Amino acid sequence: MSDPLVKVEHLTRIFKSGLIGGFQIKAVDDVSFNIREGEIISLVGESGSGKTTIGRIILRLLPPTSGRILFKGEDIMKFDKKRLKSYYKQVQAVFQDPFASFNPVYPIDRVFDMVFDSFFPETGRGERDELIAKSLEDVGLNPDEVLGKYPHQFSGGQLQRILIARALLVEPSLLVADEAVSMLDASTRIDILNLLGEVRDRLGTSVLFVTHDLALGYYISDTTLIMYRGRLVEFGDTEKIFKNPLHPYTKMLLESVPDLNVKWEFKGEIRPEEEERAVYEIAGCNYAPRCPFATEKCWKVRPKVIEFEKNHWVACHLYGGE
Ligand SMILES: Nc1ncnc2c1ncn2[C@@H]1O[C@H](COP(=O)(O)OP(=O)(O)OP(=O)(O)O)[C@@H](O)[C@H]1O
Repeated sequence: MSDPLVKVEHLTRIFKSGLIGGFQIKAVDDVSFNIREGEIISLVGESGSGKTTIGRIILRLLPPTSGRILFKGEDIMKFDKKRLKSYYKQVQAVFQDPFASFNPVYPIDRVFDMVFDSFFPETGRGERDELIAKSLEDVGLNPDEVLGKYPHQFSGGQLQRILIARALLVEPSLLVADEAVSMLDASTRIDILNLLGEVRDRLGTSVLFVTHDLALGYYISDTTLIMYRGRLVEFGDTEKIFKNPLHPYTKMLLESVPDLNVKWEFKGEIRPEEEERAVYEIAGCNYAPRCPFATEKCWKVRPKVIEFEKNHWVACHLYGGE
């Protein structure tokens, strides 16, 4: 098997918080995984689990506290300015709020020209126009109906397509899509997910799809990573995780996917902030305070990651791994 495109090795990121940085949050805590070429991988977890932090470190928008990220075997933190520029030709991002990525006073065309100015300044107007038109067509948009117009003339879904078209201009090896469909309505969401799938099939682009929505992760990805409070609790083949969830947190997440036949009922789940913070100080499993199966060992000893079956890993004492 060929080497992975990206190797995330023992990644940890600590943020200082509170008065004069008195409290530390391990937003990402010893996380390791690979992204293979052409793979769509979902990073799933509730708010604050560390997903965006991992995406930002991969995009080199944030340094890790420890651990490293290898891209095609090279440590991305060691890239100099020139190498970093070529890295951004290969690694592109699409974020949650498409409106925030455009300057409302300029026509849409500007976001494409900025890509050319940064990466291919020598490309002339004629060739630029041809490439822009092709990449808009690739995402299902008619260039004549897009170019020359202003951001406010488009819907969120159309703007997100335009941003994907922009990312595709450089034919990236990896697209980091951080909550890229969260602000869209349900049918537009599926259109954009299908588009990401097509991009992978056509260009062989790997996609890191960051989401809090388990169902979207299932729909799009080959591999799923489940995060809880900075740690990977379960990961592997998407089908295996959804058909045979192992970790109590994954099971709880799957059970909490809303069912059309069930009405909402308050179950007293809102926890005080002190309790939230205390989670970061547990020596064992972060999930112990919420886990119905937690034993003394779960509070004291951090569970190791074990391969429960082929391509299906879990970090939970219920499955051994001493
Ligand atoms: N710059 C920062 N300074 C201090 N704490 C931070 C910073 N960025 C993130 N955090 C904290 O790190 C933890 C993980 O945040 P992160 O944004 O990575 O989570 P997430 O899973 O992406 O959440 P969401 O889905 O809400 O975006 C959170 O507790 C967050 O408050």
